[in-house]
Amino acid sequence: MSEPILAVDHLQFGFHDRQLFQNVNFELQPGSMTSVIGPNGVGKTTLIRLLMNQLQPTAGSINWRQDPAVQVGYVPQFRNLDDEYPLSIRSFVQLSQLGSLTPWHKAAEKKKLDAVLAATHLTQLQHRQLGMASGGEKQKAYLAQALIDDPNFLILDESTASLDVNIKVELMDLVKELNQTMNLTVFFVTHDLQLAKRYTDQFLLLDNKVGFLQPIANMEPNQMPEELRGVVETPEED
Ligand SMILES: Nc1ncnc2c1ncn2[C@@H]1O[C@H](COP(=O)(O)OP(=O)(O)OP(=O)(O)O)[C@@H](O)[C@H]1O
Repeated sequence: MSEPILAVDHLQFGFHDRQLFQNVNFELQPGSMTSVIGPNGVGKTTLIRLLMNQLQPTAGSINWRQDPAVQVGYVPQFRNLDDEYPLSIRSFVQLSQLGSLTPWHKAAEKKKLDAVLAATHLTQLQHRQLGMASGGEKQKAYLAQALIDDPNFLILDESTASLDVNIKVELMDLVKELNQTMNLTVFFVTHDLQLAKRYTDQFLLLDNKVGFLQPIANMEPNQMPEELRGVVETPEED
């Protein structure tokens, strides 16, 4: 085993006097794919905000690997954009680069943008107005935007929720491809156990007290804490 890309030790957090979780412990290996499972309101998005240093733990620690440094990319939950949204897919993907564009960076930035559009299979569609793109294409554009700064750790925060099943699979196939070709570590928050089983190696189970990793092969609805049964979608038999 190599040095973990992320180590979370006895993490505890609550808002005001309300404790969300108190004993979250896990280590992620570089290149691993992990799903994060837990009932609504347990604190999955809050855990992500803690990981991204937007909140401070009440106790415990979050340690990112220092060398090589970890660069985090974030893909939000799918939200439909207005048909009138004017930017092309290419311009949208490039948004986070715009502030840093200087003449002597332009060629490299353009090359990077072309590479990300190719990696996310958006090259042919890059000039389409994003508002007119399909749900899957829009979500791929969010993924591409998250990849533009060369992350080695990708957080998908319910990014497949409210997409059609075919589009979920297409998106996750793409994420798996990036995981394999770029050794991207993937942290995938989802309620969809079937998708979790199909694409991730292990899952972080968050309940009201603890969080711990388990191999995905062990995931069975009847092994879930009682409050999770019926909350997460039950996988269908293959
Ligand atoms: N800034 C805040 N102040 C107080 N409470 C908050 C704040 N942000 C979130 N909460 C509460 O903390 C709890 C955890 O929220 P969070 O969004 O992390 O849950 P989640 O597991 O991601 O839920 P879901 O599966 O529904 O997306 C919720 O009860 C939420 O209302």
